[in-house]
Amino acid sequence: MNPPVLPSILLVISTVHAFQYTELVQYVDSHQEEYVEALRDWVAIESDSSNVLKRPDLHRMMDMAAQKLRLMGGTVELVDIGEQELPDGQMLALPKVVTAQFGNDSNKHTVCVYGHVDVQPAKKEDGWATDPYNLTDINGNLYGRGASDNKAPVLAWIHAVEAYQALNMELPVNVKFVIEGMEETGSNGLDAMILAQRDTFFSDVDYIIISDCGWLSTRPALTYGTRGNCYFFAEVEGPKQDLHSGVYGGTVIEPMTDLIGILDTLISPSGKILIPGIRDAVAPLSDEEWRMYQDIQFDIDHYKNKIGVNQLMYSNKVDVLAHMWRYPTVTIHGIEGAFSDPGTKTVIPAKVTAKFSIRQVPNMDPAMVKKQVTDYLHSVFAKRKSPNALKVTMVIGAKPWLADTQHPLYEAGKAAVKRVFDTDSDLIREGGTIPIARTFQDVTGKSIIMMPIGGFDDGLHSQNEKMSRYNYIEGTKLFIAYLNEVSQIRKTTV
Ligand SMILES: C[C@H](N)C(=O)N[C@@H](Cc1c[nH]cn1)C(=O)O
Repeated sequence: MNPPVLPSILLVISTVHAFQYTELVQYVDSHQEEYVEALRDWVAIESDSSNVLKRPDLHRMMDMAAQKLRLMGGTVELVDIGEQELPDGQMLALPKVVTAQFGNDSNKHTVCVYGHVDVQPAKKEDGWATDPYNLTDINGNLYGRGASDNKAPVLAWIHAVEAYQALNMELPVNVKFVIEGMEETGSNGLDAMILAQRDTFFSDVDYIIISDCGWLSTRPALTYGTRGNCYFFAEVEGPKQDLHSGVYGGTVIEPMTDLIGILDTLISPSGKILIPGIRDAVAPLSDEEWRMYQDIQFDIDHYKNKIGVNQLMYSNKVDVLAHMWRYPTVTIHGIEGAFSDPGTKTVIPAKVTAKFSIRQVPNMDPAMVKKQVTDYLHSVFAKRKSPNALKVTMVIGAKPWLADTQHPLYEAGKAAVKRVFDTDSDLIREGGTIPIARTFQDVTGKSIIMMPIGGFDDGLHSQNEKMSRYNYIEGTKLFIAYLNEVSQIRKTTV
């Protein structure tokens, strides 16, 4: 009797598949040093999007990302997204957005990988142990500004595609890239670009993948929610110039005193937001969420130790996770115009501008938050009967994002994690913001998955940011495996 045909075909396909994966992994392992060098080149560029003086570096960074994709044979464009208006009214060119496409097979899914190559500010004097723009390998950790947020993850995606190409293996899905240079300042100009290209570049995109966040512990994670962010400037202006505090102190109503006074009314010492109405919109914590948080492996003592504090706002796991991910919070970041250098300058600053932000969660609406904050600050300021002038502006209004974890993208993610790390994945949310996530979802109508490869202790935005070699290299393998898993999602699912 003839052997059954179908099972043997399946056997052949799965054998070839397993063999290909092994080859890809070997390729990645043997190209580690090149990957680290590529990261070194990218980290060396001070692509700080918040510093207008660094704008030429940011333009160079976008060119470099485009060139890398071009050399791989992608269809690459540097999309002009216009200018930004600076507080003094001057106009400054925004960094172009890099789009790229690999593969155009209508029988395959098309994924769009989003990432950013701008960074937060960093100076050695801030307390870095190494030069922030010189990637430094210490015990398998690659230290440098932007290493984890978000240069290594973007490179890992590029290297994943490159590995398939280098081994002459067909990409299992078409891969598109959108790489921007303004994420850290709210993704200016990107919303409009996505809207403008909805029916062109994005028309055949099935799924969007973002790897701009980190794991919660040493366990790999898949992220299904991010907080949004409303970022405010509150400016108090008084005398026409700075004044001697001995000569004028006691006669002048000081802008800084007004500013500190109103800032102190934003949040209580126990973390309660005092702005009327803000907490009303927040979706209540469901029993299901409570159970999910309860099951997540998270060690509070370890967390405290990592950040160097001996007490948190909350002492139980569910409260800590919920306040990290799904409740709003106010953070006061700094005061422009205030004396902050070493020494003892005795001045009354004439104009001071506080920078603070409120992380947004479902179902908060930035437009409503803007009104609530502006009205409230003006009302508390009015009670002071100060002759100084208060101006409140919202400079970023990014919405929160939440995914359906039942979507096959997440099943595919779990399978890829299992394959590469031989463990189950944590399903987590992210307290930070990916300003464009919600726009991608709303404008394209496509599903998004966030697949982080950053470590829980990478120190994003702070001193000594790093990406571990392990996460960078194994992350590249994860992306390779994920492309394969996504290709197996049934074509009808969006
Ligand atoms: C999560 C991501 N890596 C990140 O750090 N995003 C920034 C974006 C942002 C928000 N407001 C201004 N920029 C963040 O969460 O701070």
